[in-house]
Amino acid sequence: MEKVLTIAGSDCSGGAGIQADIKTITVHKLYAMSVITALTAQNTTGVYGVQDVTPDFVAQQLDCIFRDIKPNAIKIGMVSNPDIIAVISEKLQEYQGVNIVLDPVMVATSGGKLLKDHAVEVLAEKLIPLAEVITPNIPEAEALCGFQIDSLDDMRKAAEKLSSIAGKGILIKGGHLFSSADDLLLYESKEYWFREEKINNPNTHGTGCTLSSAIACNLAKGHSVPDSVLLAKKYITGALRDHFDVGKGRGPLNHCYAIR
Ligand SMILES: Nc1ncnc2c1ncn2[C@@H]1O[C@H](COP(=O)(O)OP(=O)(O)OP(=O)(O)O)[C@@H](O)[C@H]1O
Ligand SMILES: Cc1ncc(COP(=O)(O)O)c(N)n1
Repeated sequence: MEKVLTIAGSDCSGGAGIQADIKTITVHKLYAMSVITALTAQNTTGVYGVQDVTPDFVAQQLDCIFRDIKPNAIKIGMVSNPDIIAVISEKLQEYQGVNIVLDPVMVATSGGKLLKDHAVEVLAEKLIPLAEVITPNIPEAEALCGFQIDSLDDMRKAAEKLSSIAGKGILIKGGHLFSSADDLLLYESKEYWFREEKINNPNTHGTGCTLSSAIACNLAKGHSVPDSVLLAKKYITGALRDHFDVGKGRGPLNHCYAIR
């Protein structure tokens, strides 16, 4: 069985972060491992507290995993601060991590900050170049590119700009901006559009985490990058169509839809 590692923050309410990733990996029938970068106290209504793990302890978790069980793919989510980013970058290079999918998580759906402002540059310098695919949403792509994205053409320009710092693939997710939910992958200088109609569902907590970990699962199974994104897009669209409704705010996805 292929093994997938998620390096991310914990969401105690189970909708995003490590918990969403482990659910996704398990539903893909793969073996899930986790390195926790931060504990968050959050639910569907907001993020009420963040407790970062020390960089040394992040390093210790990575050492334990790589010295024992080598992951076939790695998903990176919330990394919180520059020191944590630096240690993840060092360890992934030391252990030659493969099939890295980086979701540059900055702000939660509910509005809470999950990455320190001054950490964006460090993320761009130390982690983005290591990734097989990065998966920014529109606001994250804007923060990384330094210009506003209002159209499909702007998404294209952003992907091209990011290709100068990214290792390989750039997937810009259109979920935040348009009446449609079109995502653009730029991979090996080729454009791939993944088009879906926007589902009328306010419960999108954890969609980014789920999409990126599903991509990592598909890479671990040996699919190409474009095929991995296509399959992950189908998974997220199915989960959104299920219209699961849990909690008082922006609710999470129902991963069990895929195993009914
Ligand atoms: N209402 C929707 N209908 C269909 N697909 C959607 C909808 N909202 C988001 N998506 C899709 O879900 C995936 C995640 O996109 P989104 O832009 O929401 O990322 P994100 O902001 O990182 O997610 P999160 O809400 O976890 O922060 C993308 O494939 C996007 O197109
Ligand atoms: C620990 C953690 N990681 C990531 C997210 C982003 O997910 P969302 O934007 O759907 O809230 C989150 N809320 N919490």
